Amino acid sequence: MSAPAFTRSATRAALRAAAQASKPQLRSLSLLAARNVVRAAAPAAPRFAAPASVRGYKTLDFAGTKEKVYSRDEYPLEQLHEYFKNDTFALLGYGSQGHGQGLNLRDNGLNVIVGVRKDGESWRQAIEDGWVPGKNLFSVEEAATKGTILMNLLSDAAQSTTWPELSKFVVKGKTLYFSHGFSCVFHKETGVIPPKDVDVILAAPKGSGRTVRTLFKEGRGINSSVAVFQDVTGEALNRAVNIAMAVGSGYVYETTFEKEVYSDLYGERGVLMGGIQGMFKAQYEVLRKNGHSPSEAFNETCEEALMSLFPLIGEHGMDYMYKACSTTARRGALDWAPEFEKANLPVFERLYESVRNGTETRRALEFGNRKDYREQYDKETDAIADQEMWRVGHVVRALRPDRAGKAL
Ligand SMILES: NC(=O)C1=CN([C@@H]2O[C@H](COP(=O)(O)OP(=O)(O)OC[C@H]3O[C@@H](n4cnc5c(N)ncnc54)[C@H](OP(=O)(O)O)[C@@H]3O)[C@@H](O)[C@H]2O)C=CC1
Ligand SMILES: CC[C@](O)(C(C)=O)C(=O)O
Ligand SMILES: [Mg+2]
Ligand SMILES: [Mg+2]
Repeated sequence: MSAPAFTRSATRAALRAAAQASKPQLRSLSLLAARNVVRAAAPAAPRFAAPASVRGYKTLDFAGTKEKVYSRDEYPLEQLHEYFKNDTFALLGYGSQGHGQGLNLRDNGLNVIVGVRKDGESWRQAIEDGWVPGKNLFSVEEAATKGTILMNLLSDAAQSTTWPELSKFVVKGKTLYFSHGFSCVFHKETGVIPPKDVDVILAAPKGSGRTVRTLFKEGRGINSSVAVFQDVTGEALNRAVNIAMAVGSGYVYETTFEKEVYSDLYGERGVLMGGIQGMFKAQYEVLRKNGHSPSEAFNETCEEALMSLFPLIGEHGMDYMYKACSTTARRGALDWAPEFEKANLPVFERLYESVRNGTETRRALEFGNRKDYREQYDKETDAIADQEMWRVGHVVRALRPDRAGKAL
């Protein structure tokens, strides 16, 4: 069911007014108002269809496909405290997600402990973040013994190598939680096969753990996916949604373990990371070969994209970004977009297949299990930082109005 015509036009009018508001504060206030119209336009959630305990979702129409979306305002903190009053969250691993989810759980006043390798990089980092050895910072094994919700946030490669040991702690009555479908879906490659008598769920923030934390501190929340791999208690989905809220999500979408891991591995190799890096580099190189200065090549490739045009797409959509650019730009970009689509389509097809058939998983496991994987990654990312384009970027960023050359 789509929104009734009068609410659709009210939504459009509100969004137009928001986009046209001159002052930034006014613009964000109007945008909030516009979002409320969108909310009001959403059809009422068919609560009868869900278990009594799984509440707080709206069924929204995504271009003709109806999907459930759970929102944080339906999961107040007092309710989360009540829900988790008998639980101990054992956060196993303290990388980007461990840091973000762990600190959010702690700030939410929930009972959370961290389990990492003693004296490793994560142990040091956890102490820096205020976790105290023997009080709420333990070895992986100790934390897994104490926890009722075992949050496996070790690297995907480590989830596989530690499973023979860790699985001993995954016993009836505990919940096994991941932030990725990786280990369970690719069980042939990872060896991770959970015992049949525990709930196995995921809540996967759709963004970096750093953003999970910064959005939470700003009083907002990240979008996350939830899924159930095994439901022995009948409570698995509800538990996943509640955990997603507790770790700092704003809106939560349902998926499956398989769909989560396929889309995630595909997206990060594609547009989100690998694709954009390759596209920036190719455009920059052609500009440089044709005699453009480094600053011009960088500004016309990265800085304008990141500081001006991409935020417009993010706030209001691709069509809005087009309308905010010149008629000349619009003509050329509209003509060239299908060329880029055609050139990229076979690459994306090949990438999806490489994800689906496990090639990407095997590569991640093989690389992530090398003893020196951190140094190897550092070498490769340092090499990116050392490319002319990103050395130029360092100088350009320092000249942004909010930094005024401070880093030079
Ligand atoms: N990064 C992100 O923002 C996102 C990650 N995810 C998922 O969340 C999970 C965690 O990812 P992320 O937070 O990035 O962490 P990382 O992939 O960076 O893994 C880091 C953690 O794994 C530990 N680790 C690595 N090897 C071993 C080992 N052999 N034995 C014991 N511990 C080991 C590290 O401990 P030590 O310091 O001691 O080496 C560290 O605590 C993954 O499933 C990932 O796919 C999901 C959404 C986004
Ligand atoms: C895009 C990379 C990511 O999938 C993420 C931050 O969502 C990851 O695995 O880190
Ligand atoms: Mg990922
Ligand atoms: Mg991701």
